[in-house]
Order: sequence, then C-alpha cells, then structure tokens
Amino acid sequence: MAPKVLISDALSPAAVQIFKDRGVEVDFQPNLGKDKDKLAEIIGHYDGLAIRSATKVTPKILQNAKKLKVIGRAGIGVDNVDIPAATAKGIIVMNTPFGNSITTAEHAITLMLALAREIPAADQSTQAGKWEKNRFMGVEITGKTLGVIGAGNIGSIVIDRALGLRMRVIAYDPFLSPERAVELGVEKVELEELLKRADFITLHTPLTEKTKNILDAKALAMTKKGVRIINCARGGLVDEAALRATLDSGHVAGAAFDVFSTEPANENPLFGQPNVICTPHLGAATSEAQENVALQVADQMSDYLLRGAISNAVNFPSITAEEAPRLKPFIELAEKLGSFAGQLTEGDLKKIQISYEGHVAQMKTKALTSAAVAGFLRPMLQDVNVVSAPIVAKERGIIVEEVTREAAGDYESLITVTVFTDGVTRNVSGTVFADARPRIVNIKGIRMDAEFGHSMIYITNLDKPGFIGKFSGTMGDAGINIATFHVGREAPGGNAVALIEIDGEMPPKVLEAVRALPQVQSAKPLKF
Ligand SMILES: NC(=O)C1=CN([C@@H]2O[C@H](COP(=O)(O)OP(=O)(O)OC[C@H]3O[C@@H](n4cnc5c(N)ncnc54)[C@H](O)[C@@H]3O)[C@@H](O)[C@H]2O)C=CC1
Ligand SMILES: O=C(O)CCC(=O)C(=O)O
Repeated sequence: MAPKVLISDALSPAAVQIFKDRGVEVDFQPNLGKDKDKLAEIIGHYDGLAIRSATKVTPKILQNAKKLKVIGRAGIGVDNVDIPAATAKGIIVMNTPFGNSITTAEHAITLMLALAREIPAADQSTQAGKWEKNRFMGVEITGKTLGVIGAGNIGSIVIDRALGLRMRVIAYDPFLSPERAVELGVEKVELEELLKRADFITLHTPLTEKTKNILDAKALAMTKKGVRIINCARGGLVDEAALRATLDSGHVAGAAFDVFSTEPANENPLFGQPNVICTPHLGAATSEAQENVALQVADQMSDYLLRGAISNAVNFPSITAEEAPRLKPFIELAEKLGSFAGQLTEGDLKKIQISYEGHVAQMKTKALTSAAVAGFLRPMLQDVNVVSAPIVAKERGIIVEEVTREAAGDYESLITVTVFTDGVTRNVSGTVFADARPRIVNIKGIRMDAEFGHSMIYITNLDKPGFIGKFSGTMGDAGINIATFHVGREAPGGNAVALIEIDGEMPPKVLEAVRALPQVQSAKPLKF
C-alpha cells in the first residue's frame, strides 16, 4: 500500500506533484496546521507530515501519530517540532537546510537598506501626498561596519553580499573556524567587540538556550550609539522590551524585525515606532525559495518512505538511497546482535561496545550502532527504537563505544557487540553473507554459524557425550519441534554453547527440565 502524507501548511503545490509522481498518496490541507485539535484527530492516518512554520508538532499531536514515520520541514528552523518527543517515537525529523538561505539573506540585506534610508516611512509619507524631502535623512552603508551574529549558511551569504556592498564585516560565532573566517573575508570577533564596533547588527543563529536574548538590555547597552538592528532569524534572540527602551532613548537608531517572540505577532513592543520596520516572518517568502524547499522536502520524504534513504534528518544520520539497501541487512544484524546481548544481560550495565571490522566499517556505523543499542535496550524498555536509542542510552548513563577496523579478518564484514556489566564481559559477533541473511558466527569466543530464528534457546553446557540426545528427547517428549540446532565449543570436552530454534514457545516446565540436564550450565529462551 502506498504511504500517505499530509501537507498541513502552505507549501508550494510543487510538493503535491512530486509526492504523486513518486507514488506517495498526498492530502494537501494548507490551513490545517493552525487547527491543533483537527490535526490531532486525523494525524493517525498518515505516514508522513510535511510542514512549514504554522504547524506546531506538539507531544499531544505525536501521541496520536500512530503510523507517522517522518516529519518534513520545508524550511530550516525545526523549533515548531518537539524533537525529543518525535525521536522517542522513532519519527525522523528532516529539514531543507539550504533551500531558502539565499532568500532569507536577501531579506536581511533588504531590511538593512530599508532601515538605512527609512524606505517604508518615506513611502507612506510620499503616497500620503506630503513630499517631506527634508524629513528623511538616511545613512550610507558603504564603509560602515556590519556585525553578523551567527555565520552559518545564511550568515555567510549575508557576509558575502555585505562585502559586495563595500561594508566592513565582523562576525561573532563560536563555531566559526579562523580558516573559514579567512575564506569568507570576515573578521572574527568576540560578541562584546562586535557590539561596540558595529553600525548595523544582523542576527543569524537558531534560538537555543545560549542564544535566547543574546541581545538583552546589558548587551544593547554595550552597542554603539546609532546602531541599527536586524533580526531575520528567530523571535526571542533580542529582548523586545529592552530594545524598545533603547529605541525610545535614541541609543538605537532603528530596528528591522521579521521574527517575533510570539507569532503570529498581533501586538508587540516594537510595533508603532517610527524607526522600526516589521515584516510577518517573510524571510523565506520568495517563489524561488518556496519552490526549492517544497520540492526538496517532498523528495526527501518520498526517499525515506519508499526507499529508506535519510537526508537532512536532525535526529538520525544520513543514509543515501544507494546505501539503504546495502545497509538494511546490517541494520537487522546489529539490532539482533544487540537484542541477543540484551536478553542475556543481567546485573549493572556499564558499557556497550560495538565493533565493526572489514567492509561494514566503511558503512554508516552510527546508524548501525543506534540499531544495536535499540536491540539491546528493547528487552528492558519496550518503547525504544533505532532513532531514540542513543538518547535513551545516554539518559540512563550507559556508555556506548564504537570501534572500527577497516581490515577484514576471517569474515568480509563482522559486527561484534560486547557488553560490560559488573564483573562480566559478554560478546557476540555476526555477519551477513551474500544471501543478505544475518547470522551469529561467534559467541564468547566460540565459533558457530546460526541464523536468527523467531523463538530460540541459548544453552551453555559442557562438551560431554549425551547432551544432544537428552535435549532432543526432552523436547520431543514435550511435543516441541526443533527447527535448527547449532553447537560450538571452546575445545573438546570444554565449554560449549548451543543455539536452537524451536517452533512455538518454550513452556516454563520444559525449560526447567532442560536446565536440569546433567551437561547443561544455563538455558535461556530468546525471541527475535
Ligand atoms: N525569517 C525566516 O523566514 C527564516 C529564518 N531562518 C532562521 O535563520 C537561522 C539561521 O539559519 P542558518 O544560517 O541556515 O543556520 P546554520 O545552522 O547554518 O547557522 C547558524 C549559525 O549560528 C551559529 N551559532 C550557534 N550558536 C551561536 C551562538 N551562541 N552565538 C553565535 N553564533 C551561534 C552556529 O555556529 C551557526 O554557524 C535559523 O534560526 C533559521 O531558523 C531560516 C530561514 C528563514
Ligand atoms: O516557512 C517559512 O515561511 C519560514 C521559514 C523559516 O523560518 C525557516 O526556514 O526556518
């Protein structure tokens, strides 16, 4: 059955066509996102949700999203999606990180020029028939200093355009490397210096705990008198009330805001001021940008729903459409090896190590590790999934270690899951042969070759005559059919292991009888 996607915001209709062409069923309801209750009522029918910024994906909506696999944001900021709640449900959240960057940078430059020359006020006065030629005295931007806070995708484009306008550009971004600053032609400075030197300040960071109110009353007080401030990134980066006070005092000469701490912004401390320009979150609003993000999000979501390919996910590593089919059996193997280790683990867990040898070491090991950890945790925590596993492990203080060795050993590819608990270290290794079926090839250093069955029994025993006969007899007497039987041993007469697949469940009484057999040290039923 074709996957079904809901578009709940005003995306370009180009997205609808892409979904249809790719074989994805699509419902286009551009105003639905504003109606939270309706969205919560119908979200359960969809595999994918495509949004812009009007739809708020809250835990309540996610609670009802029983089938949802992917949320696609046609744009950059995903602050309207509860990422931890989506992650906990195994829902991939993806955005389109570049599609509207140029357009948004152009909006910031437009607002800066409009501020410098008071274009909106001059327009209003002229069209009112006032011809106030002496009222509007602007400032030149050539040679002025622009301070860019956040030099990522959009900030970098703003820097480029501002240099083209012959401005001096300085940037504050803790993650901007000196090499990148040289490449961009920008002087990297600390925030305080930027505040003191800039004639114009433009913000291009996401809204985080660190950036919230990055321009608060204290920071604004450090700015140069006559500074003009532009915010095309996120409401909340500037303390609006504090900015209003500095505008009123005349310290700040003007402000141009596209984004507000509450949106839609029907009222705001900045509204109604003569030296303030406001737009209703139009940063990304050009036909080019909207077409870009709509096409990209529809393609990315279709790729995921139809082929398992992941790009631009904010909560999972990327997997290309070419990689996805090659990775799939290894994801299954990692998850099953993790599950095997998880079902056998008792005692205080310290660390899980997942090692990759040979070919598999060159694959997306982060995705494989997530799968192994999910498999490991699932016997203890039913709700964990491949997307949420790393976070769940971290929350529980479990150390997850990844080791890769590209040189192949006995197998072309080998994954080993090692679990460290108080005093016990247990490992299990597996591989995938050409038939794409995951198998266990080593348990605790003992070689074997067993496929995973739905219902299995894992036995540790002493390699002494009679075990197989006695075990088979016990199972036969109980009417349980043995599907496959694999054994391995350290050395003749030494420690041995057996992995047996049975049809159906293992009744507790029969398990007791198996445990009572003279050669058996332990017996544990496993489910895969
Ligand atoms: N007005 C609108 O319609 C639009 C707004 N945006 C917003 O623009 C913002 C920037 O987008 P991109 O450039 O694509 O993001 P990006 O991730 O490429 O760049 C963000 C930059 O901020 C920097 N940063 C993070 N914390 C910082 C801090 N404490 N101080 C200084 N810099 C810090 C990062 O190092 C990074 O270089 C996002 O919040 C996005 O949502 C994006 C598109 C349209
Ligand atoms: O979709 C929009 O209009 C808003 C764009 C935006 O804010 C973003 O991409 O972060």
